[in-house]
Formats: sequence, structure tokens, C-alpha cells
Amino acid sequence: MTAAIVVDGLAKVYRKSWSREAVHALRGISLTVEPGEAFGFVGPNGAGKSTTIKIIMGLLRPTDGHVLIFGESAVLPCARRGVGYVPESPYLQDCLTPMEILEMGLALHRVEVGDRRAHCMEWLDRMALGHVATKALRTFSKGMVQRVALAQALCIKPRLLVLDEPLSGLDPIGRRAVVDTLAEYKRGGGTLFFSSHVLHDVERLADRFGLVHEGRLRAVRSPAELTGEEDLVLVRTFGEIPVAGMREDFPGRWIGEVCSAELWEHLARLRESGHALIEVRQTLSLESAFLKAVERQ
Ligand SMILES: Nc1ncnc2c1ncn2[C@@H]1O[C@H](COP(=O)(O)OP(=O)(O)OP(=O)(O)O)[C@@H](O)[C@H]1O
Repeated sequence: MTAAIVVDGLAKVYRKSWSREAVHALRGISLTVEPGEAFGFVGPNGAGKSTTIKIIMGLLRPTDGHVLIFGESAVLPCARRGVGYVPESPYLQDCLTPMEILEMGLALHRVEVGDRRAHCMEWLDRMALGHVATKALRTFSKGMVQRVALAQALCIKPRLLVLDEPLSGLDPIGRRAVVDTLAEYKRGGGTLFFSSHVLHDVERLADRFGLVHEGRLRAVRSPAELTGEEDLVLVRTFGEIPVAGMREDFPGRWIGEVCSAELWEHLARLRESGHALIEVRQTLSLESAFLKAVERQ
């Protein structure tokens, strides 16, 4: 079967025109995403996520390497037909309405649907935008614009969705709605490639995670491999006295990760020291897996 995305030996050097300084944003990234797979591309700010995504979408030329989308070179416009894309900060014409933007998406991707407006309305409703379907975007908040862009990407019945930080700018309710919609797209056999630096938001979406740092892919893991590697519980508290295993996050607020086997003992120590619990939750420890992968290299 043809892979949905093949990224082969991607390198990108940005050169600033006013100086000879070069930024090595990508230093040889290779990965493959299979049809029906959800691949999370995670890493800290400046790791090279957006650069990779722009090259996949044919918006930037790599310095070296190449990308194939369903077997066709990403530089060919036909490779991007049926590919839903939402950039990190979507720029949509603010004189247009959400309905016009979705209809334009259908036309550009040459998607045939029975009743165009009803189809677009369905997606706008799912993104809680039905009530503003015919209002110009200029009055919309950042989160609303983000949801219009997501509705446009989804309404074209994409064979592949490429999303750069899909949850940025969304409030907790918007984040939940988008994660649920993407999970449903994935359950229906959709292929998804997304970037994020907010790991716990996206843990349940990806079949595999690529951990990227300083332009290099440091590790590729499935959630099962990550949970097998670690069995950690995140604990956050209010308190005045330092407790072993906890570090001060903000004045008077503490955070720590403990093995689940040691959790009760740790909670007892916190209680004795007068700490009040804010949160105790299982983590898939993507964050620590990421840090370890970086430390190892
Ligand atoms: N147009 C550009 N010109 C020069 N340097 C750039 C340009 N775009 C990105 N960079 C640099 O390339 C590196 C990778 O940037 P990129 O935007 O791909 O990272 P990212 O992982 O998407 O970060 P973030 O999570 O902050 O969006 C950074 O050092 C960034 O400063």
C-alpha cells in the first residue's frame, strides 16, 4: 500500500538576507505515515515542526531531501488535492463568512456533495459556529477563526489531515470538541499528521509520536511503548514546606512525578507536610519520554 506521507532526509537552512547567519531548522528528518494512521509530531518551540509541515504542504522548498504524499511529490499541486491543512495561525480573509470559506474549500478541492450548504452547515454546527455561519470573520475571536479553519479542512472529506498545533488558541471546551472530532475522523479511517507541544492534550489522538528536537527526530514511539517505559503519576499541590520528589512550580504550588507503586506513600508525606492536593493524574509520560530521548543524545 502507498504510504500517506514519506518524509525522506529533510533538511532546511534558513538564511537571513541581511546577514550571513544560517539557521539549521531541519537536520535530516525521515519518517513514514501509513494510511489510516494518526502521527503526532511533538517537540518544544523552535524544534522544526512548522518547517516540516510547510514542506509537506509544498509551501516551502527543503534545502535537501523530499516529501511524497500518497506517492506524489509534495511540490506538485495535485498531491495536495483532498489534503485538509490548518496552519499554526490560519489567515482567512476577514470579509468572508464561514459559509463562504467552507464552500470555497469544496470548490478548490473539487469535492462533490449533494447539498453544498447543508454539508457546510453540518460542519459549522459541529464546530459550534452554526449561529455565525453568515457573519463576516472580522468580528471573530482567534479561537473562532481556528475552528472555521478546522471546519474547512474537515468538510472537504480529506484523505489526509495536516494540522499545525490544532489546539492552539482554543479554550478547554473548544479543545475537547476538536479532539473529539479528530478522534472520530481517525475512527472512520482518516489519516492524520499533527504537531503539538501540549502533549497531554493530544495523547489520545496519535498511534505514534515522533519526538523532534533541534531539527532532528529523536525517537518515534507508540503510546503503548511509552506507558511500558514509565508508570508515572503526576501530583500537583499547594503547600509551604518542600517535600522530597516535589519541585516548586510557582510560589506555594508544587509539582512532581512519582511511580504509581510509591503514590500512597508520597501522598501521606504530602499530607504530613500540610500540602493540599490540586491534581493527581496518570500520565502517559510523553513529556518525560521526550526529555529522556533528548538527554540520551
Ligand atoms: N522564515 C524563517 N527565517 C529564519 N528562521 C526561521 C524561519 N522560520 C523558522 N525559523 C527558525 O527555524 C527553527 C524552527 O522553527 P519552526 O517554526 O519550524 O519550529 P516549531 O517547532 O514549529 O516551533 P513552535 O512550536 O514555536 O511553532 C527556529 O529556530 C526558528 O527560529
